Amino acid sequence: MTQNAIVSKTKSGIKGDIAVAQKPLAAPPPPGYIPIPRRRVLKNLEINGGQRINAWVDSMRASSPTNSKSTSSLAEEHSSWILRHPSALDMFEQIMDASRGKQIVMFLDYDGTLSPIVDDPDHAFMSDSMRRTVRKLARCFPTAIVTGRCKDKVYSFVRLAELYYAGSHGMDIQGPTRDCKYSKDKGEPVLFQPASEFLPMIDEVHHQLVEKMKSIPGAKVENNKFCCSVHFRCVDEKKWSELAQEVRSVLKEYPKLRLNQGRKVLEIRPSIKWDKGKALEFLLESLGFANCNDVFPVYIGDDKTDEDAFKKLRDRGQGSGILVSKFPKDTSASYSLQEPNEVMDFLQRLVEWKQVSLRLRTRSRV
Ligand SMILES: O=P(O)(O)OC[C@H]1O[C@H](O[C@H]2O[C@H](CO)[C@@H](O)[C@H](O)[C@H]2O)[C@H](O)[C@@H](O)[C@@H]1O
Repeated sequence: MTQNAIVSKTKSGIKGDIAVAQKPLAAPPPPGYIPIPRRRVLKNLEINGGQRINAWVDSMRASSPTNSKSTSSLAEEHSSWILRHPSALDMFEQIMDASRGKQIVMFLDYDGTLSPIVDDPDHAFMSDSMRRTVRKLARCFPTAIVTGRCKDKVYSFVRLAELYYAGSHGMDIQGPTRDCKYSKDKGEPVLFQPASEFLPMIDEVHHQLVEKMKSIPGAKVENNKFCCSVHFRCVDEKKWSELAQEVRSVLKEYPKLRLNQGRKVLEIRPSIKWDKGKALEFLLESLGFANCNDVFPVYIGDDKTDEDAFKKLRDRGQGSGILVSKFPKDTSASYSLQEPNEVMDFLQRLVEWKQVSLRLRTRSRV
């Protein structure tokens, strides 16, 4: 399917939000692309070219805090945070009350949400019990995986054809490939790739980063198709500054790319106005819930990039954002869960809640 055909499957709005950085690209941009304002590009150039390595390393440290605070002040901080972001398990009934009369749509991040964080990104497997739970969930509600990973890679971990997948931070969206009662596209599945012209650039950058990282023990470069990850989880902290400099030396040649940070990972991606929040909006539209009040999206994620989706829910005044974290973090999510096991418990309760409400509805009809 061509991208135009893909785009024509969507209704109004979404494609007008897509933007590319700075000058027009060599190939003419697809219809609907809007250049990013100059101010934002300058900011990217500063990050790529300025004297900011120390800031990079500080921020790499901040994303993996080693706590110097006392146990009592940590406990205090945690209890005040949990008051503001209570456990989604404790608040289950309230969340369900808020969803009454609305269609719940589920959005799930992968790493740190469905699978525990591990040292080797190629071994971030999801448990069979989590897979069974997500399969049951998808029978009850439209369900999407929204991840920074390459779509095919995350599919190889999840292996459920009845789900929507938004890989590369939402830049590679595909609808269910198996018949699914929630899929609006009975013929071809939804497919949307707003950054397709960046593919050769990302490939090039990936190769360069692989070369550069050869001198840094423990560093790992992952090609996520429309973006690229440089992992430093297994790199000695003394080498972080060198790693950051190497990444910067590559990035400074590519002003159309920008850098984000996740959990012990630097993520390089196209400077287009597209993120997990936009992907959430696109998927809601594909499911027929554009400008709709009777939908209740639930987004569960653990990382900085999930914040775009949490913000989107806040802006729409709809649904619930749930942050997976054991530690207090700045977040736009309303609720929290501590780890993937709690995510599984929450999803299981959703399935049971749905089954009970279906039974009650059938009984009341008889
Ligand atoms: O959006 P996500 O699904 O959360 O993807 C973000 C990054 O996730 C993966 O890295 C993270 O998980 C790894 C495996 O547990 C871990 O080793 C790494 O330190 C984490 O950052 C993935 O490998 C990255 O490509 C994604 O960008």
